[in-house]
Amino acid sequence: MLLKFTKMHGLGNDFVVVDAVSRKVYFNKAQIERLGDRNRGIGFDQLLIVEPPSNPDMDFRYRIYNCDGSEVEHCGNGARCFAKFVLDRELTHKRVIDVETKRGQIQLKVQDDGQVCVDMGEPSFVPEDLPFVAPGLADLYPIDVAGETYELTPVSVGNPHAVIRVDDLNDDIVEGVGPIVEGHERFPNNVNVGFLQVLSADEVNLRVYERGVGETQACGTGACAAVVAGIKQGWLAEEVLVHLPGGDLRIAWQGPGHSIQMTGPAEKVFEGQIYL
Ligand SMILES: N[C@H](CCC[C@H](N)C(=O)O)C(=O)O
Repeated sequence: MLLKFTKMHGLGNDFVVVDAVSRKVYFNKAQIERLGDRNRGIGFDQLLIVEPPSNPDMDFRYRIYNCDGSEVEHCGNGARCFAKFVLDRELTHKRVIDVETKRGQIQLKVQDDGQVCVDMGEPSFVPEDLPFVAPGLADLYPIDVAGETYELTPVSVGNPHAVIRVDDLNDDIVEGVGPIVEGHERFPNNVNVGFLQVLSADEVNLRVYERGVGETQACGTGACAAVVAGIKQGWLAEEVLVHLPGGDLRIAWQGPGHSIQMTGPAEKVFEGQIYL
């Protein structure tokens, strides 16, 4: 089968995006892993498949797969690229787009400057919602990693995140601690691990070791999780500029009962085709 695709990225978090509206497409896990392989395939952090909605009140459905083939609930950078994709391909002319994902419904607003604002839904700090195995509710949860104890804030943004505040955002902690927490037995579905360095109440540095991928240049849901964790812990204000290795995202959250708002860019790199 000849597969047409568009290669895109959000701050260096890169995607292959496929139009399954015009023509139904199905991939098995092995095909996703091969397509995602940076040496033997196209290479991506996530595969995004754009489909017709199952709910007639929505405009689209989109499915998200990590490069290891696992299907996931939410992808912030991917949502922005999704919005650019459906407008570029004239699958819609709307600039406010309602989308079904595995985690539920999200709304995308394409701004005149090309930036996309995404209503990312409301976060949850309840361990069971990730899931995260914990003896009870707490503000911070200690976890042992290779003899060291780290304190994490568990956050569900539809997908699971563990946010760890650090003073020094170095490779040792991201590459040494990230993989162990990502696959830790207390996270039965694994977890995205965010390392948060607070610069001020409205500015942070963040690196994310993503579930099913490894460290990415940016993680939209990770930026949302880090900011709401920081607000919950009293470290951050309601609107925060998040510096990721691939660039900046602006995240806003007014607290419980409100959705998280994420604003950032989406870029198209090239269009291609490949025989599956
Ligand atoms: N690795 C994530 C999915 C992609 C999230 C990230 N690329 C984003 O922009 O939110 C997970 O397994 O939940």
